[in-house]
Amino acid sequence: MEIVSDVRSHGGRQLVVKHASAATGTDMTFSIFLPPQAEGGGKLPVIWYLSGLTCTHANVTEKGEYRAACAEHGLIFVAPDTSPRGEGVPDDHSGSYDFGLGAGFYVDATQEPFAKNYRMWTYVTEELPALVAAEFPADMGRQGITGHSMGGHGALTVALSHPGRFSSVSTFAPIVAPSQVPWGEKALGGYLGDEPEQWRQHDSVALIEDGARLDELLVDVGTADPFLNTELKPELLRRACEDAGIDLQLNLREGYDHSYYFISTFMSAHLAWHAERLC
Ligand SMILES: N[C@@H](CCC(=O)N[C@@H](CSC=O)C(=O)NCC(=O)O)C(=O)O
Repeated sequence: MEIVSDVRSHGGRQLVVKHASAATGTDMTFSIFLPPQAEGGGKLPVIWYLSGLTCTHANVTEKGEYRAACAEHGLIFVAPDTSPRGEGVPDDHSGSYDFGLGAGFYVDATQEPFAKNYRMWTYVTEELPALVAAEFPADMGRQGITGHSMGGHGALTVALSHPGRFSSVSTFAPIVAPSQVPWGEKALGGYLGDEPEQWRQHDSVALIEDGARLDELLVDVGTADPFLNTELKPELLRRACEDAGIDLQLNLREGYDHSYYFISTFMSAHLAWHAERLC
C-alpha cells in the first residue's frame, strides 16, 4: 500500500492510497477520509461511496463536499475507482465513456477480453474492505454504502446481495434497473454476455423482485437530471420497493441535475441519515 497523498482537512486526514490489486491484476487507487475522531484510537463507522461513469476516486473527493459532515459525525469515507486502469487493460473499442475504462459497472466480467481485469465486484465487496479493515480504524460492524448513478447501481446491488453487512444504504440518482436501460444493457451485455440470470444478479429491481431485501433506503434524484427517464427510472425502484415492503424514501429534487452540484447539495443530509443508523 502506498500513500499517494495525505492532507489535513476538517481536523482529519484526506488520504489517497494506491495498492496492487489481486482482484483486477492492476494497481488500484482509492481515497479515504479519516475524521478527527480517528486519532482517539477507537474504530469508526465506514461509508463506502461508489462513483459513476467516467469517474475516478477524485471526482467525489474533490467535488463531493463530504468532509465536514464526516468530521461532525465521526465517519470514515472511502471512495474507490470505477474500473481497473493501466497498460494492457482493455477499453471499449470505440472509446466511449459508458463502457471500459471508468465504467466497470461493479461486476466481475465473464466476457473476453474483459474477464481478466474487470473484476470490480470482487474488488469492492472483498478485496478493498479487507484492506481497509486491516490498515485503517474502520469498524466493519458499522458500515453504510452510497453511490451515484452507476455507483448508485453498485451500492444497491452490493447491499442487496450482502444482507446484514450494511446498516444504512442510500444513493444519488441511481441506475436502478440496468437490464432495462441503454447504459446497463451495453455494460451487462459486454461484461456478462447474453446471460439473463447473471444480469438479474446485477439489477436492483430484479434482485428485489427475486426476493432480496433492505430494511430501508434513501434515494435522491434531480427532476432536471437529463438521464432521469432514460437511464435512471426511479419509478421502477419505487414500484419494486412498494411490492416488497421496503421502506424507500425517494426525494425528487426540483431543478437539480445529474452533476456534483446536485450530489454535494444533498451529501450532508445523506451522511446525517447514515450517521443516525451507524453512530
Ligand atoms: N456526458 C457525460 C456523461 C458522464 C457523466 O455524466 N458521468 C457522471 C456519472 S453518470 C453515471 O454513472 C459523473 O459523475 N461524471 C463525473 C463528474 O465529475 O461530473 C460525459 O460525457 O462525461
